[in-house]
Amino acid sequence: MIRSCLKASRTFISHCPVALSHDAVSQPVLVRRGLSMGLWPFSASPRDFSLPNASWNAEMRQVYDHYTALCEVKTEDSEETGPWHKLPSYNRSLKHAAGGVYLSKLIQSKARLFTRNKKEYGAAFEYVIFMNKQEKRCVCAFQAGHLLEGPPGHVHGGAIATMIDTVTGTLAGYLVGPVMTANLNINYRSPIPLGGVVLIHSALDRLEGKKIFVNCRVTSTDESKLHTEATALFISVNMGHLFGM
Ligand SMILES: CCCCCCCC/C=C\CCCCCCCC(=O)SCCNC(=O)CCNC(=O)[C@H](O)C(C)(C)COP(=O)(O)OP(=O)(O)OC[C@H]1O[C@@H](n2cnc3c(N)ncnc32)[C@H](O)[C@@H]1OP(=O)(O)O
Repeated sequence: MIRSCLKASRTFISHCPVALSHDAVSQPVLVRRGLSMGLWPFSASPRDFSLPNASWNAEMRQVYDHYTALCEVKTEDSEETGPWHKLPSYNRSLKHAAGGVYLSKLIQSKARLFTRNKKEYGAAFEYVIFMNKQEKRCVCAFQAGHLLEGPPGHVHGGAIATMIDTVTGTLAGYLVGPVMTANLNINYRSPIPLGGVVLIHSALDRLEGKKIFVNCRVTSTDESKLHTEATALFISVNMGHLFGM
């Protein structure tokens, strides 16, 4: 399993050339028009937020175990593992984002990925994404913590949108490299209980030049109940797009 997860992270990282943890050890630095980044920007031990922790309930563990087992399946004709890979998940995507008029040193040093900005286990977004590159789809197990309340006892629609953006964006990024969300359409069909676990299924619809069309469904873990449906459009971008280059 460790080997397949390492392989998955390498594949993902190769699509996200500057993805890393904020704890990353400084390495030789490339400085180009205000954007500086480590040439090998990965920490030896970044915290992977998508591993099981004490806040995960039994349902979350069950889904994790189910898909982890699929990651370990060997194909018939080779020693390679099957098409499923668990993606690691860190709390920072860029270590140094020195460009940008509004980006102070303080903001740079404190910036964190929105869904991974709580150190407290179980308080907000607990999730793990499993990718199936062959089928161009992924599944995310999402356990919504107490800080994500919208309607009493249920998950905030913005938190659901955040997760849909994250999962569809991760799929698009995994398949084609850096992307930004251009359009997100969401239909909320039934509320998600706070503390509950849902599956977020996402699949590629089609590629049209720079445009990546992705669909998404949020369901109960047994898939009998539909909570949310969405479509998303991502546009491939150069990293320079984020720094006015
Ligand atoms: C760079 C990423 C780094 C990755 C690092 C990896 C770490 C991984 C870690 C963790 C994973 C977490 C994953 C989270 C994912 C979340 C992602 C977000 O939330 S992104 C924030 C919200 N989005 C914005 O702020 C965009 C703002 N908009 C823009 O920047 C531009 O408008 C942009 C890039 C979307 C398009 O700009 P143009 O100049 O590149 O492209 P044009 O020429 O305008 O459009 C290209 C084609 O797309 C159509 N298009 C553009 N926008 C459209 C729209 N809204 N609806 C329909 N079509 C649209 C156009 O009509 C055109 O189509 P025709 O080629 O002519 O057929």
